[in-house]
Amino acid sequence: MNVAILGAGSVGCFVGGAWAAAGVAVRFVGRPRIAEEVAAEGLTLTDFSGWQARLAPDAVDFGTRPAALAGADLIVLAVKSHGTAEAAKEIARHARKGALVLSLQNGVSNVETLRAALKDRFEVIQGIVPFNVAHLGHGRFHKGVAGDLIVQEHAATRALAAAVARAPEGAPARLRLADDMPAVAWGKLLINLNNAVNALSGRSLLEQLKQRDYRRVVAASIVEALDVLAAAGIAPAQIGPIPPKLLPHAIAAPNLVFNNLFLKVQKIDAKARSSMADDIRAGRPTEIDFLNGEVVRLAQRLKRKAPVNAAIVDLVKQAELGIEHLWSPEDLRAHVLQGHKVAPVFGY
Ligand SMILES: NC(=O)C1=CN([C@@H]2O[C@H](COP(=O)(O)OP(=O)(O)OC[C@H]3O[C@@H](n4cnc5c(N)ncnc54)[C@H](OP(=O)(O)O)[C@@H]3O)[C@@H](O)[C@H]2O)C=CC1
Ligand SMILES: CC(C)(CO)C(=O)C(=O)O
Repeated sequence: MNVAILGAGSVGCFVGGAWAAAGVAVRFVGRPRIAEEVAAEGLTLTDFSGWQARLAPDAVDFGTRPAALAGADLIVLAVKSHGTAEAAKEIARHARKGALVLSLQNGVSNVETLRAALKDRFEVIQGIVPFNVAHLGHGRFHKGVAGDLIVQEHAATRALAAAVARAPEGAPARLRLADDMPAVAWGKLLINLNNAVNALSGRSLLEQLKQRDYRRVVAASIVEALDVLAAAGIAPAQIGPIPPKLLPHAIAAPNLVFNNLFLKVQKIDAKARSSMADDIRAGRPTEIDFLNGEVVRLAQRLKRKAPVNAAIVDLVKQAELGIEHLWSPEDLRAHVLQGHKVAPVFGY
């Protein structure tokens, strides 16, 4: 199987690199700045456990033109959500009719955008990346959080999963197959409600998660999302060790419990930050409209309100403009939670 990664950045280089190290034929399509880095240094992939794989520059097939999609059987989309429509046009123009498109993006609406744009010419399936990847420069991509990819069950993903599982070099980008991807994607979106708080904190994931006031804000945004999802008849799947309904309570638990139980079970290393924190730091637009913004839009469609998520969307939009973008735990809790219906459960 020939795999093309369209949007070879943090996720694309790590996942595609680990698959290539496992013997899968992978072609990367990305921007010139990453192409130059990889041409000079190759790819070095590492993870929290000390695992490491190295691909020399001449072992990495990295192009910058979408015409490189032509030979692919499977196109893995790893651009940020605001790049999906443009990427879909490139797939439509250059890919072989019948190629399978797998979105590994966060959010729930990218597959809909792709399906609408690619109609019956391409089959589009979804996957999620439950771990963080940090781009450390010099062609190095680091997985800082434990977890396996979860992707739609399909003959092609079954074959890819088997190929990756056979080679220990691919272990950190192993695939688990699922047949309820919309529910899985909503389950992942609940976890991604932490992205914004992480970005607004300016801290690593580990340092942010150790602070209960930050977690209270995340917990309140999840409670609100769960309410809206229940009203819409959507049952999010469990991602990780905690069922969705218990997630807010686990997250808002006292530091003694959270820091000694959850943070010991879930491997998160000091390098991990949310992808939204990367965007804010790099001065790029974030995916806030596709995460907390998705909850706000669903609430509006149901003639309900989602004030906690709406407040977080506003803060991230301000941060995108460079306005007061770092919040202490206490200030964020006070600003977002004071006076809201869900707040008493979480300390206001
Ligand atoms: N990073 C992480 O830890 C995680 C990320 N995710 C999700 O994965 C997706 C990708 O995130 P991430 O890897 O962090 O993003 P990155 O920005 O690191 O990588 C995407 C890359 O694709 C490039 N790109 C955009 N459009 C095109 C195009 N049409 N052709 C070629 N290259 C293109 C971007 O360039 P440019 O910036 O110039 O547009 C960028 O270099 C997102 O939906 C994110 O939410 C999920 C879990 C973890
Ligand atoms: C893995 C996780 C949840 C880490 O925050 C993520 O999806 C992201 O950074 O976008």
